[in-house]
Amino acid sequence: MEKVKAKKHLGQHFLKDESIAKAIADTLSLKGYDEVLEIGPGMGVLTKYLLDKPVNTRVIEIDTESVEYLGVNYPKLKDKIISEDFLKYNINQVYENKQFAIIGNFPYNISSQIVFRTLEFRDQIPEFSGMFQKEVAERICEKKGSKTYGILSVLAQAFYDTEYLFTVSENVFIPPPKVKSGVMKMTRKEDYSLPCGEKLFFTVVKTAFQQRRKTLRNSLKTLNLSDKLREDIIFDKRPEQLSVEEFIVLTQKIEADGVQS
Ligand SMILES: C[S@@+](CC[C@H](N)C(=O)[O-])C[C@H]1O[C@@H](n2cnc3c(N)ncnc32)[C@H](O)[C@@H]1O
Repeated sequence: MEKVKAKKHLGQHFLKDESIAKAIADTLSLKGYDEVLEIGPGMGVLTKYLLDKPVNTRVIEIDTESVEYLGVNYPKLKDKIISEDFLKYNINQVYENKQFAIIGNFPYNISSQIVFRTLEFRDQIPEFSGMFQKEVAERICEKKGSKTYGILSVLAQAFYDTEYLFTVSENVFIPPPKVKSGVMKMTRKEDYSLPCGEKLFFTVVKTAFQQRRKTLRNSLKTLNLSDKLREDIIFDKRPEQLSVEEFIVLTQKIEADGVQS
């Protein structure tokens, strides 16, 4: 069968360097789960290495041409190809109450949404690793004080330990993307329950970073905080100056002030 033609609107940049595909597959610890879901397998360059591992590998792919290609070229994937949009698919159709890892050379146009969806299903996802646009991979792993530290960093790191692993040149893809790529890994924390209201925590983080140059006293005005609470020195800070733990403390203070969500 002919190779799949790259479709820009699906973020298709096919990896041609086998050693990088293998290195990405090897980022998985294979501990605490025996199921792996690859998002966006394309023509299967990474899938091939996953199929060698002692886990049950499934793939989810939006592009029907790629799905057809995989079906013809990877008999081992029989009945394990989910021909769906990862962002819309209810993964419990396959993984009800099961633990599984996510891996991929992810489509860059929906990278943040992939991370947010993973956070939504975090009770079932102990490990997540793969390739993003370099900036996004860095952002997920960034600590406070950096310009790229933001919503994605705080929310991912509230539940996962994140690690930037290595950078990948644009020349190892067909067609080459305009930017470099980065491989990162997230490992769910042993205790990943939040000691504050989760909905409020998400609201506080998102609202604070929407106006990242302002102090929290100004950016969090819309949460109708009491004047007394607003005198707290934590509100003198800007969001990039707060660690994940400090965002949790901030949420606890807001909760104690009577704001529910
Ligand atoms: C960067 S390419 C990587 C392809 C292949 N894994 C490789 O390394 O060569 C991203 C893949 O994600 C697929 N994709 C894009 N959006 C998707 C979605 N919402 N759900 C599932 N797959 C998607 C694309 O069709 C494409 O195959």
